[in-house]
Amino acid sequence: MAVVTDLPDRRLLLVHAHPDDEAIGTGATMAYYAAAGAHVTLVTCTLGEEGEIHVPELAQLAAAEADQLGGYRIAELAASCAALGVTDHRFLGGAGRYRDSGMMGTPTNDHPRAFWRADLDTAAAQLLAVIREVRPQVMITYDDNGFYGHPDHIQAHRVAMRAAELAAAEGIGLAKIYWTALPKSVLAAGMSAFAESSDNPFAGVDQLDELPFGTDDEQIAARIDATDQHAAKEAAMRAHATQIPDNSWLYSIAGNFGAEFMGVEYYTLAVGVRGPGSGPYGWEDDLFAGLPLGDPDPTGAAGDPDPTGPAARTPVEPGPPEAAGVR
Ligand SMILES: CC(=O)N[C@H]1[C@@H](O[C@@H]2[C@H](O)[C@H](O)[C@@H](O)[C@H](O)[C@H]2O)O[C@H](CO)[C@@H](O)[C@@H]1O
Ligand SMILES: [Zn+2]
Repeated sequence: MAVVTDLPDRRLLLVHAHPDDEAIGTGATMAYYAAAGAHVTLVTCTLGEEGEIHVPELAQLAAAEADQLGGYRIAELAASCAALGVTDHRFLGGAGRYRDSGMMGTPTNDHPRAFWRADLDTAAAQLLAVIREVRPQVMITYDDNGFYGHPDHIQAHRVAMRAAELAAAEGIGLAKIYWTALPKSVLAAGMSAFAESSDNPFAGVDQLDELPFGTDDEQIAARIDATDQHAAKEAAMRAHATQIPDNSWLYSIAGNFGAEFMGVEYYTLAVGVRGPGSGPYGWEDDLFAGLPLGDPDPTGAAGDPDPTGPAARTPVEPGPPEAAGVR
């Protein structure tokens, strides 16, 4: 088990639902901080057993056939982490503890080991053990809609936020918690850029509000420009060949937008105090901005005499499941 004092000053924890989410949603950020010498810990909550298979020769691994896709995606995830320079990866509760629940409303949501059915405090306790060990200052996960409404993403949000509450109660809370986001200005630019394209990922979408994701620019807290890591992100995505086919719109957008699409990732700040930023909305360019680094108690919470200090928290109370309208 790592001892905190052996780890770099900056420690970033990411909580993702499936193998592939780390690459698609935060690959550039992970590669950026790993290359900069921060300690990056990835926790993936399921093996992705219910995924599609875009590699024909592997079709028999599907859940309805040999049900071996989860095991295969362990290897894809290892290759993705290698491409990103991330060496600390864990599966929540150990590999195979929680099963991919499938898309919202499908029968696999009711599988006995489906992550969607996990006991919240039991799952949060497993993430708390990682937080106790690594003592990250910053955590990244999804918003309360799981970014796009997948049950495992919503559950990953709930587990991560519950674990953060438990950690704070022990005085080892996280100084900052970010949620993945896409600014509506970026989505609008993408929609217009592809309006005439035969390979338009926005085909059939007339209004931004029809998309299950998108955040007003003024709600964005951080823009991480890791364009120099765009190749690492693309390599990590290509490691997930069963999920992301070579002709995926993700690559065509990258081809059209290039490093800007692949290398820039955005976040809202759910907990913590924003550091210095720039531009019309004061976007941070560093997730550790404003933190007292090198401090064994990263939040400064224990004995912090100044309630408005770096540890000042803007606690987010996740609403009850029914409030999310998803149970
Ligand atoms: C990025 C992500 O969360 N992928 C999940 C998701 O995959 C979707 C699913 O296969 C769906 O059937 C497709 O139409 C859609 O294009 C995919 O993004 O859900 C899978 C099942 O839970 C999961 O394994 C995959 O990692
Ligand atoms: Zn996912």
